[in-house]
Amino acid sequence: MAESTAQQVMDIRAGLSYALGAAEQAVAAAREAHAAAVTRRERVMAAANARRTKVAETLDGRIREIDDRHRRDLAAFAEAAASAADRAAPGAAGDPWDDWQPTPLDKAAELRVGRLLLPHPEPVPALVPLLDHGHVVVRGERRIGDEVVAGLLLRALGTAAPGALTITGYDPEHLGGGLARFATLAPAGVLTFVGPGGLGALLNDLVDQVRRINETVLAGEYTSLRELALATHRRPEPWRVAVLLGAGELSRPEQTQLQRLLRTGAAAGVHLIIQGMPVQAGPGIEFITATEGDRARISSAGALPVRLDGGPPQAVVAAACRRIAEAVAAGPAPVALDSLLPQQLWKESSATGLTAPLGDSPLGVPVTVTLSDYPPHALIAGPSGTGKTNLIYAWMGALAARYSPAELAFYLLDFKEGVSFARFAPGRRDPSWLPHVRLVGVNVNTDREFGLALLRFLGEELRRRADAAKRYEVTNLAELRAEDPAGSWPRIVAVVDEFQVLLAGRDAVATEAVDLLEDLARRGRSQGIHLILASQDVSGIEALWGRPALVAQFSLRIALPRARRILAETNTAAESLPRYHAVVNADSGALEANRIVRVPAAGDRERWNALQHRLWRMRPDSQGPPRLFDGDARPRLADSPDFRRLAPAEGQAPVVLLGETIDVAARSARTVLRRAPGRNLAVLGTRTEEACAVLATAARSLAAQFPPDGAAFSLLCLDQDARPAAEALRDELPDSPRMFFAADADWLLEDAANEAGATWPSDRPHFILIYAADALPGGKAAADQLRTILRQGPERRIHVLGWWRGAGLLRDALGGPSPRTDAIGAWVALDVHGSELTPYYPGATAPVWYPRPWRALHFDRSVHRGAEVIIPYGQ
Ligand SMILES: Nc1ncnc2c1ncn2[C@@H]1O[C@H](COP(=O)(O)OP(=O)(O)OP(=O)(O)O)[C@@H](O)[C@H]1O
Repeated sequence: MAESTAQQVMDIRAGLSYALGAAEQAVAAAREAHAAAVTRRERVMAAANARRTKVAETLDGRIREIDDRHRRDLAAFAEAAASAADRAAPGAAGDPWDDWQPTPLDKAAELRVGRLLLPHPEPVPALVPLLDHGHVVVRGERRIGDEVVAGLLLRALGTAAPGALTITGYDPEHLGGGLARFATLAPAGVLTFVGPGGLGALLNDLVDQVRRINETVLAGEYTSLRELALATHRRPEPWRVAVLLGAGELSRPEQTQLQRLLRTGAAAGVHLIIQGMPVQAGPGIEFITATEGDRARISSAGALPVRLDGGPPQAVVAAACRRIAEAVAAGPAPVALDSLLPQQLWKESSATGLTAPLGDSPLGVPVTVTLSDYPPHALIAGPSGTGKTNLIYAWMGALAARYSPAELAFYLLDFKEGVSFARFAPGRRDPSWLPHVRLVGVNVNTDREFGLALLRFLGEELRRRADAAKRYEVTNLAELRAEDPAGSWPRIVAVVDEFQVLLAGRDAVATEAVDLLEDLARRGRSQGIHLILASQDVSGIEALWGRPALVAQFSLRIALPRARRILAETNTAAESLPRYHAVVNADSGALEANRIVRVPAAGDRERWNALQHRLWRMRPDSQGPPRLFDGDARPRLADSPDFRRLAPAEGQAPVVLLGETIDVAARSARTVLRRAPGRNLAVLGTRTEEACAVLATAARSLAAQFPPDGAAFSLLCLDQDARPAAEALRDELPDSPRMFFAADADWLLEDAANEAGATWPSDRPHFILIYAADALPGGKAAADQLRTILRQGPERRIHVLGWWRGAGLLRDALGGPSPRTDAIGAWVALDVHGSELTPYYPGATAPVWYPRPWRALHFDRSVHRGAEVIIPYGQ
């Protein structure tokens, strides 16, 4: 038992030991597992932490990136918006008030009212479109709204040319007080106020304006004034801005008209700025909510907050308004000459007439003027400085651009002192000329003969055309051109500025001029010869009044401001014309035929030259420069066509040229020294320079007709003052002619007298030039010898070209108080009065002549009926 118990105890112990061992093992394993689990958990935790940090970092980076991009985008957007705004609102449209002044722009701009509040430092202006776009409605606080309206108005005024924008103010509550700061504009007509009851009438008037502009200005050709201005560079109508400041309830008709204007006004330049009136949103209407601080809004910027600018300072408004009012009072800015030019040059035919615009009507429509069978001729009048010359330039430019030189020829004469037509002829600085111009006469104030010469020339042309018409059995130019298409039949336009000078006085020149004018005016119409007579002086027009038949032909009348007596007696339209405007009347001045035209500036040399150069470059090769007659210039013998034609010719009587005749063709006055009694020449007067010039011309022209030794020249100089000229002539003549002075005068005279009385035939002509023949020394013997030479010489080809310093002194030389004068067949008188010339003139009359510088009277008894005025050739 004991053993078994012990066994049992041992077994139990063994069992317990085993169980303990197993339990310990289990505990160790459990501990291990626990430790592994703890490690794993720690690893997982660390990994989880690391991931979280990474995610957070990535997120931060991303957010930073987005922020940066956002900032960059915003900056770019703000910069772009700011620079777009600068472009959309340049100068006066957007400048800040402290640096603001009017800067008229070429086209309508948007107007700044404040700035957009963007989360970016770049300031972006808040702009609203008005002119050429739509209307502005201001809501919110009245006080702030007033400043907005004032700012808008000033900016709009400052971007338009003075007078190109007018304002009408309707302010029933404050009776115009809201616009009081613009009051300086009122006297100039730029601002008008409408009384409290006047809204209906104002809206009606604006609607009428819109209708009129649509019908007559846009006329179906353009959809808006903006489009018209873009296409034509003209803005014939002002922008009309109506400011309506509070009205309470509008009547039904007022509502209707307001809606019409909101819909259709902008295209016709009628714009509304409305404050304190209910207006529905609609296209082209900008709403401004005027509030303090950052809560203002403009509808085109959506929900973006806007800070409005303060109103313009009073000093800025006052200065700008004064400037604009002054400019408007001074008259509208000139229209450009280009507005008169056609799309294509030289495309018109003048067969039935000449039609060209002269400028724009007040409605902006071109006013055209026609010269044709009716009206055939024009009278232009305007006191000095009113733009008469400018109008002639503009008209000529418009015509010259439409008609080629084959269709139109100009003859221009200016009796004024001045050179207003000289620009059409080649000058020293500018070699171009207007290709249509065939003749330019300037500084002709004392040479009325030149006016006469032009009329004579036109009279000749009239005859030529009438003869051709008869040949072709037609009655007018259009028919003649149809029958003779190869002929050259341009319409001729002769312009005579200050024409009254030509008609002044009761002398032969005036009489002949009036007769010629009458004939040209009557018959020129059907032959395409048109006269334009201009005068600044009432007396000019009055010079014609005595000739009703003549005046009646000038049915086209053009009156510049304050021109009198040019239109019909009761037609006073010219008295109230603004500057640079004219009344054009194609019905002899009848009131109902008035058309007002605003004439472009054509006087500006640069603009004119641009046109002239274009036309000049297009001229046909055959079109030479015009003949320029300049009363102040001395013609040169070398330029004389007659002189250039002279050449040695066998068996022909020599021709003496004396000076330039006053005529269209620049002919030289001439006398033929035939072998016949009396073929001598006397130059009479005391003016040494001119006398020497005439003798030099005579000798040089003679020399040109002989081979070097074909003729003999002798010079006898008895006046010290003439000696340099005489010697210069001698040096120029061929074969070194002999020169005699007082001391050896007897040699020459004795020989020549012997030669004159001889019986043997002379082998060559001998021309004796005597300077101051009245100072002949040698008493009676020498005088007798000279008389013998004068009487008998020409038969033997000895001709005297002598200068006597007075008509009486020549008479003495010829033999006393009433000698025979037939030894002097031709003479040139300088400062000698007409009455002194009676003995050398046919009949008992004296030629009409009053001496003037560098002019002479020439008479050749063998060919002339009357004497002719000539201009000595100078060096
Ligand atoms: N339509 C116009 N637009 C702008 N300037 C003009 C216009 N017409 C005339 N002028 C300017 O006015 C001035 C006088 O013009 P213009 O010489 O044509 O006058 P006028 O009547 O011919 O004077 P006068 O007879 O004394 O020469 C010139 O300086 C000219 O440039």
